[in-house]
Amino acid sequence: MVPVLEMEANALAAAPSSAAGTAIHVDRVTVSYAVGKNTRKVILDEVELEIAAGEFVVVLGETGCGKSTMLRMILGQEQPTAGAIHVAGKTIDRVGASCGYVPQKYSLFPDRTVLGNLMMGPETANYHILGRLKPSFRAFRKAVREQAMKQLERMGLHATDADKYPHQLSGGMQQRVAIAQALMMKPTILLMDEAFSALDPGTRGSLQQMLREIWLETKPTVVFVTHNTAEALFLASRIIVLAKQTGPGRAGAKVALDMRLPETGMSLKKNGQRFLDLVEHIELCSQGFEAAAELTLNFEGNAQ
Ligand SMILES: Nc1ncnc2c1ncn2[C@@H]1O[C@H](COP(=O)(O)OP(=O)(O)OP(=O)(O)O)[C@@H](O)[C@H]1O
Repeated sequence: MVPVLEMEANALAAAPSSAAGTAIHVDRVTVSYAVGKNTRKVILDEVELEIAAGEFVVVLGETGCGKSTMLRMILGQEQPTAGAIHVAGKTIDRVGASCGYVPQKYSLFPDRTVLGNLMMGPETANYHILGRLKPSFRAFRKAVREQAMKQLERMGLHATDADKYPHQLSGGMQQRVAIAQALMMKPTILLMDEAFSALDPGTRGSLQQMLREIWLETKPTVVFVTHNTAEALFLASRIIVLAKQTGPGRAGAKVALDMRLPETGMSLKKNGQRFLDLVEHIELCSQGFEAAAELTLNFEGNAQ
């Protein structure tokens, strides 16, 4: 793996260290799929990655390099062909409750109101159908309802939105509800797969801002997949670039760049040329694993 790109010393100091505890360990993970009778297509090749609790990791990489596959494995929806995924020290072999998940769209139940969508997770996790006849269910429901209304407010939605159905909401509102739905389960890890990609630039910007505020307030571990380098630089405390190996006889993607960033979030407005240099560097790194190693060394040299 390419060494961590060192930015300004204070930026590195601000990044969460592994002393906080490892939240996710992608432990030499290989994923391959059968193609025809005797061949397999390697997607990820012995990917090794440790994510500390409280980091905001953004995963970038060209289309098809295995970003969503990695997220699905952390969620427990898919198993590696070789290697293992450990979350909070436990090997993941099924979908667990420790991860909240927000996909690009269509994650809400269309036949439930916003409030129904938010309450469903905690209700299902704590009470099966017969258990709901117990007197304690009423008090539980009241508490969950209050919590759901607070989450809605935190996401910038109005109390009157609680009774609306998903089809009555804009795409941006639906994604706010989807984030609130994930947070209702109080996950220690939040996984987001192109969660803002279907939104217009203005809505996307306000959701990015909101997500940063939530992260700074409560510091969950976030793994966020995107194609958008500017979004990554604004959100991430650490950027991981996956890139396909291009050398002869090689296959699958590896971590081509592993870079810590200041927690203040970077933007063109704030960081000017430094931001543009990083965008160019990250985009070049995503084009091929072997070239990325050399590029990163050159970039570090230039950055001194
Ligand atoms: N069940 C499967 N069977 C065969 N191939 C699969 C399967 N799931 C994923 N793939 C392949 O694995 C590769 C990686 O897919 P993945 O969705 O993880 O990529 P990605 O980096 O998230 O791409 P994008 O940015 O376009 O969403 C793709 O070539 C995809 O076709």
